[in-house]
Amino acid sequence: MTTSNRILLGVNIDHVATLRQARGTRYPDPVKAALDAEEAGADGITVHLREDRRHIQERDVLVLKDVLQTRMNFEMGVTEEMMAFAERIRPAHICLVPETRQELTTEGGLDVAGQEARIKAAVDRLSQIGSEVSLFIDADERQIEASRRVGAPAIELHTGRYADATTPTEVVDELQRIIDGVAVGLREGLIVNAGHGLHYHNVEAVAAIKGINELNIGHALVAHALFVGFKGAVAEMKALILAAAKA
Ligand SMILES: CC(=O)[C@@H](O)[C@H](O)COP(=O)(O)O
Ligand SMILES: NCC(=O)COP(=O)(O)O
Repeated sequence: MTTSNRILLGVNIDHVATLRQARGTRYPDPVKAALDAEEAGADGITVHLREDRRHIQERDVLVLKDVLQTRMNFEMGVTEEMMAFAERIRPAHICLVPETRQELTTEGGLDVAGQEARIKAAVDRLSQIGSEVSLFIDADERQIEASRRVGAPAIELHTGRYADATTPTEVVDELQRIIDGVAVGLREGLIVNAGHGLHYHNVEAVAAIKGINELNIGHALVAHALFVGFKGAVAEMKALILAAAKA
Protein backbone atom coordinates (compact mmCIF):
# COMPACT_ATOMS: atom_id res chain seq x y z
CA MET A 1 0.00 0.00 0.00
CA THR A 2 1.29 3.46 -0.93
CA THR A 3 0.86 6.01 1.81
CA SER A 4 3.59 8.46 0.80
CA ASN A 5 2.71 12.14 0.68
CA ARG A 6 4.13 12.59 -2.83
CA ILE A 7 1.38 13.75 -5.14
CA LEU A 8 1.47 14.52 -8.85
CA LEU A 9 -0.39 17.20 -10.80
CA GLY A 10 -1.77 16.28 -14.20
CA VAL A 11 -2.80 19.42 -16.07
CA ASN A 12 -5.82 19.01 -18.36
CA ILE A 13 -5.63 21.45 -21.28
CA ASP A 14 -8.99 20.62 -22.92
CA HIS A 15 -10.52 23.98 -22.21
CA VAL A 16 -7.72 25.94 -23.82
CA ALA A 17 -8.90 24.15 -26.95
CA THR A 18 -12.53 24.96 -26.09
CA LEU A 19 -11.73 28.67 -26.47
CA ARG A 20 -9.99 28.06 -29.79
CA GLN A 21 -12.85 25.95 -31.15
CA ALA A 22 -15.39 28.61 -30.16
CA ARG A 23 -14.13 30.75 -33.06
CA GLY A 24 -12.37 28.18 -35.23
CA THR A 25 -9.10 30.09 -34.84
CA ARG A 26 -5.53 28.82 -34.45
CA TYR A 27 -5.26 30.36 -30.99
CA PRO A 28 -5.00 29.76 -28.11
CA ASP A 29 -2.89 26.71 -28.79
CA PRO A 30 -3.25 23.95 -26.17
CA VAL A 31 0.24 22.78 -27.10
CA LYS A 32 1.69 26.09 -25.88
CA ALA A 33 -0.39 25.72 -22.71
CA ALA A 34 1.02 22.23 -22.18
CA LEU A 35 4.60 23.44 -22.50
CA ASP A 36 3.93 26.34 -20.12
CA ALA A 37 2.29 23.92 -17.68
CA GLU A 38 5.34 21.68 -17.74
CA GLU A 39 7.61 24.66 -17.05
CA ALA A 40 5.40 25.60 -14.11
CA GLY A 41 5.61 22.15 -12.54
CA ALA A 42 2.99 19.93 -14.17
CA ASP A 43 3.92 16.28 -13.85
CA GLY A 44 1.88 15.28 -16.85
CA ILE A 45 -0.57 16.60 -19.44
CA THR A 46 -4.11 15.28 -19.79
CA VAL A 47 -6.21 15.57 -22.93
CA HIS A 48 -9.65 14.20 -23.69
CA LEU A 49 -10.23 13.59 -27.39
CA ARG A 50 -14.02 13.57 -27.46
CA GLU A 51 -15.96 11.83 -30.16
CA ASP A 52 -17.61 15.17 -31.05
CA ARG A 53 -14.22 16.98 -31.10
CA ARG A 54 -15.66 19.88 -29.13
CA HIS A 55 -12.21 20.85 -27.82
CA ILE A 56 -9.08 18.73 -28.37
CA GLN A 57 -8.38 17.69 -31.98
CA GLU A 58 -6.26 14.85 -33.35
CA ARG A 59 -3.63 17.42 -34.38
CA ASP A 60 -3.19 18.50 -30.75
CA VAL A 61 -2.60 14.95 -29.58
CA LEU A 62 -0.14 14.21 -32.39
CA VAL A 63 1.91 17.36 -31.75
CA LEU A 64 1.86 16.83 -27.98
CA LYS A 65 3.11 13.30 -28.45
CA ASP A 66 6.23 14.75 -30.10
CA VAL A 67 6.90 17.72 -27.83
CA LEU A 68 5.91 16.79 -24.27
CA GLN A 69 8.76 16.57 -21.80
CA THR A 70 6.61 14.82 -19.22
CA ARG A 71 3.96 12.29 -20.25
CA MET A 72 0.56 12.27 -21.83
CA ASN A 73 -2.56 11.01 -20.11
CA PHE A 74 -4.95 10.36 -22.99
CA GLU A 75 -8.62 10.26 -21.99
CA MET A 76 -10.90 8.42 -24.38
CA GLY A 77 -14.26 6.75 -24.70
CA VAL A 78 -14.29 3.00 -25.31
CA THR A 79 -14.96 3.06 -29.04
CA GLU A 80 -13.21 1.35 -31.93
CA GLU A 81 -12.26 4.74 -33.40
CA MET A 82 -10.50 5.77 -30.19
CA MET A 83 -8.89 2.36 -29.66
CA ALA A 84 -7.34 2.56 -33.12
CA PHE A 85 -6.15 6.15 -32.54
CA ALA A 86 -4.59 5.19 -29.20
CA GLU A 87 -2.78 2.29 -30.86
CA ARG A 88 -1.36 4.77 -33.34
CA ILE A 89 -0.05 7.27 -30.78
CA ARG A 90 0.77 4.90 -27.89
CA PRO A 91 0.40 7.38 -25.01
CA ALA A 92 2.17 6.68 -21.71
CA HIS A 93 -1.16 6.69 -19.89
CA ILE A 94 -4.69 6.10 -21.11
CA CYS A 95 -7.78 6.82 -19.03
CA LEU A 96 -11.01 5.20 -20.21
CA VAL A 97 -13.95 7.50 -19.57
CA PRO A 98 -17.70 7.32 -20.18
CA GLU A 99 -18.87 9.70 -22.88
CA THR A 100 -22.13 10.89 -24.31
CA ARG A 101 -22.57 13.57 -26.94
CA GLN A 102 -25.22 15.56 -25.11
CA GLU A 103 -23.39 15.89 -21.79
CA LEU A 104 -21.99 19.25 -20.70
CA THR A 105 -19.07 17.46 -19.09
CA THR A 106 -18.25 13.92 -17.95
CA GLU A 107 -21.20 12.86 -15.84
CA GLY A 108 -20.42 10.03 -13.46
CA GLY A 109 -17.89 7.30 -13.82
CA LEU A 110 -17.47 4.42 -16.22
CA ASP A 111 -19.71 1.47 -15.38
CA VAL A 112 -16.97 -1.15 -15.21
CA ALA A 113 -18.99 -3.58 -13.09
CA GLY A 114 -21.81 -3.56 -15.62
CA GLN A 115 -19.62 -4.34 -18.63
CA GLU A 116 -16.60 -6.22 -17.35
CA ALA A 117 -15.96 -8.26 -20.50
CA ARG A 118 -15.98 -5.18 -22.75
CA ILE A 119 -13.73 -3.14 -20.47
CA LYS A 120 -11.37 -6.07 -19.92
CA ALA A 121 -10.97 -6.47 -23.68
CA ALA A 122 -10.14 -2.75 -23.99
CA VAL A 123 -7.68 -2.84 -21.08
CA ASP A 124 -5.96 -5.93 -22.51
CA ARG A 125 -5.68 -4.39 -25.96
CA LEU A 126 -4.35 -1.02 -24.72
CA SER A 127 -1.92 -2.66 -22.29
CA GLN A 128 -0.35 -4.41 -25.26
CA ILE A 129 0.84 -1.07 -26.66
CA GLY A 130 2.63 -0.34 -23.39
CA SER A 131 0.18 2.22 -22.02
CA GLU A 132 -0.75 2.26 -18.34
CA VAL A 133 -4.53 2.07 -18.40
CA SER A 134 -6.71 3.70 -15.78
CA LEU A 135 -10.48 3.70 -15.43
CA PHE A 136 -12.40 6.87 -14.58
CA ILE A 137 -14.94 5.63 -12.04
CA ASP A 138 -17.09 6.75 -9.16
CA ALA A 139 -15.68 6.11 -5.69
CA ASP A 140 -17.83 3.01 -5.35
CA GLU A 141 -16.47 -0.25 -3.94
CA ARG A 142 -18.23 -2.32 -6.59
CA GLN A 143 -16.66 -0.33 -9.44
CA ILE A 144 -13.22 -0.33 -7.80
CA GLU A 145 -13.25 -4.11 -7.31
CA ALA A 146 -14.42 -4.59 -10.90
CA SER A 147 -11.56 -2.34 -12.08
CA ARG A 148 -9.07 -4.64 -10.38
CA ARG A 149 -10.76 -7.71 -11.89
CA VAL A 150 -10.52 -6.37 -15.45
CA GLY A 151 -6.78 -5.89 -14.99
CA ALA A 152 -6.45 -2.10 -14.98
CA PRO A 153 -3.41 -1.06 -12.94
CA ALA A 154 -4.95 2.32 -12.08
CA ILE A 155 -8.21 4.11 -11.40
CA GLU A 156 -9.17 7.78 -11.39
CA LEU A 157 -11.88 8.57 -8.87
CA HIS A 158 -14.46 11.07 -10.17
CA THR A 159 -14.48 14.00 -7.76
CA GLY A 160 -17.32 15.85 -9.49
CA ARG A 161 -19.94 15.12 -6.84
CA TYR A 162 -17.60 16.42 -4.14
CA ALA A 163 -16.84 19.54 -6.21
CA ASP A 164 -20.54 20.17 -6.85
CA ALA A 165 -21.64 19.61 -3.23
CA THR A 166 -23.44 22.65 -1.91
CA THR A 167 -24.05 22.04 1.79
CA PRO A 168 -21.39 21.37 4.45
CA THR A 169 -22.94 17.94 5.13
CA GLU A 170 -22.86 17.05 1.47
CA VAL A 171 -19.22 18.17 1.19
CA VAL A 172 -18.24 16.02 4.19
CA ASP A 173 -20.17 13.01 2.84
CA GLU A 174 -18.72 13.30 -0.66
CA LEU A 175 -15.21 13.78 0.68
CA GLN A 176 -15.64 10.70 2.87
CA ARG A 177 -16.76 8.75 -0.19
CA ILE A 178 -13.48 9.67 -1.89
CA ILE A 179 -11.42 8.85 1.22
CA ASP A 180 -13.10 5.43 1.39
CA GLY A 181 -12.61 4.91 -2.33
CA VAL A 182 -8.90 5.62 -2.06
CA ALA A 183 -8.63 3.08 0.77
CA VAL A 184 -10.46 0.42 -1.26
CA GLY A 185 -8.33 1.16 -4.34
CA LEU A 186 -5.11 0.80 -2.37
CA ARG A 187 -6.41 -2.38 -0.73
CA GLU A 188 -7.04 -3.77 -4.23
CA GLY A 189 -3.46 -2.92 -5.20
CA LEU A 190 -4.40 -0.17 -7.64
CA ILE A 191 -2.75 3.16 -8.40
CA VAL A 192 -5.36 5.71 -7.32
CA ASN A 193 -5.73 9.05 -9.09
CA ALA A 194 -8.58 11.55 -8.74
CA GLY A 195 -10.03 14.46 -10.62
CA HIS A 196 -12.90 16.46 -12.10
CA GLY A 197 -14.17 19.78 -10.86
CA LEU A 198 -11.25 20.33 -8.51
CA HIS A 199 -10.55 24.00 -7.82
CA TYR A 200 -8.30 26.17 -5.69
CA HIS A 201 -10.96 26.33 -2.96
CA ASN A 202 -11.69 22.59 -2.74
CA VAL A 203 -8.50 20.79 -3.75
CA GLU A 204 -6.63 20.74 -0.45
CA ALA A 205 -8.89 18.24 1.31
CA VAL A 206 -8.48 15.81 -1.60
CA ALA A 207 -4.73 16.36 -1.92
CA ALA A 208 -4.42 15.61 1.81
CA ILE A 209 -5.76 12.06 1.38
CA LYS A 210 -2.76 9.80 1.79
CA GLY A 211 -2.13 7.41 -1.04
CA ILE A 212 -3.51 9.44 -3.95
CA ASN A 213 -0.97 9.31 -6.75
CA GLU A 214 -2.15 12.12 -9.03
CA LEU A 215 -4.81 14.81 -9.34
CA ASN A 216 -5.99 15.75 -12.82
CA ILE A 217 -7.19 19.32 -12.98
CA GLY A 218 -8.17 21.45 -15.96
CA HIS A 219 -11.18 23.74 -16.05
CA ALA A 220 -10.28 25.70 -12.91
CA LEU A 221 -6.69 26.17 -14.09
CA VAL A 222 -7.74 27.51 -17.49
CA ALA A 223 -10.23 29.89 -15.86
CA HIS A 224 -7.67 31.20 -13.36
CA ALA A 225 -5.07 31.53 -16.12
CA LEU A 226 -7.15 34.30 -17.68
CA PHE A 227 -6.17 36.48 -14.75
CA VAL A 228 -2.71 35.24 -13.72
CA GLY A 229 -1.38 33.49 -16.83
CA PHE A 230 -1.15 29.74 -17.40
CA LYS A 231 2.21 29.27 -15.69
CA GLY A 232 1.03 31.20 -12.65
CA ALA A 233 -2.20 29.23 -12.44
CA VAL A 234 -0.38 25.89 -12.58
CA ALA A 235 2.33 26.94 -10.13
CA GLU A 236 -0.30 28.14 -7.63
CA MET A 237 -2.19 24.85 -7.85
CA LYS A 238 0.96 22.78 -7.59
CA ALA A 239 2.04 24.65 -4.46
CA LEU A 240 -1.40 24.17 -2.89
CA ILE A 241 -1.53 20.44 -3.46
CA LEU A 242 2.06 19.83 -2.36
CA ALA A 243 1.48 21.77 0.86
CA ALA A 244 -1.79 19.93 1.53
CA ALA A 245 -0.19 16.55 0.88
CA LYS A 246 2.66 17.30 3.30
CA ALA A 247 0.44 18.63 6.11
C1 LIG B 1 -12.85 12.85 -17.92
C2 LIG B 1 -12.79 14.20 -17.35
O1 LIG B 1 -13.20 14.41 -16.26
C3 LIG B 1 -12.21 15.34 -18.12
O2 LIG B 1 -11.61 15.01 -19.30
C4 LIG B 1 -13.28 16.22 -18.43
O3 LIG B 1 -14.13 15.45 -19.23
C5 LIG B 1 -12.82 17.49 -19.13
O4 LIG B 1 -13.44 17.70 -20.32
P1 LIG B 1 -15.02 17.99 -20.49
O5 LIG B 1 -15.31 19.28 -19.79
O6 LIG B 1 -15.18 18.00 -21.95
O7 LIG B 1 -15.81 16.88 -19.86
N1 LIG C 1 -10.11 13.68 -15.40
C1 LIG C 1 -10.38 14.95 -14.86
C2 LIG C 1 -9.67 15.99 -15.60
O1 LIG C 1 -8.81 15.71 -16.41
C3 LIG C 1 -9.91 17.43 -15.34
O2 LIG C 1 -11.25 17.73 -15.09
P1 LIG C 1 -11.64 19.27 -14.84
O3 LIG C 1 -10.68 19.84 -13.82
O4 LIG C 1 -11.50 19.98 -16.15
O5 LIG C 1 -13.05 19.21 -14.32
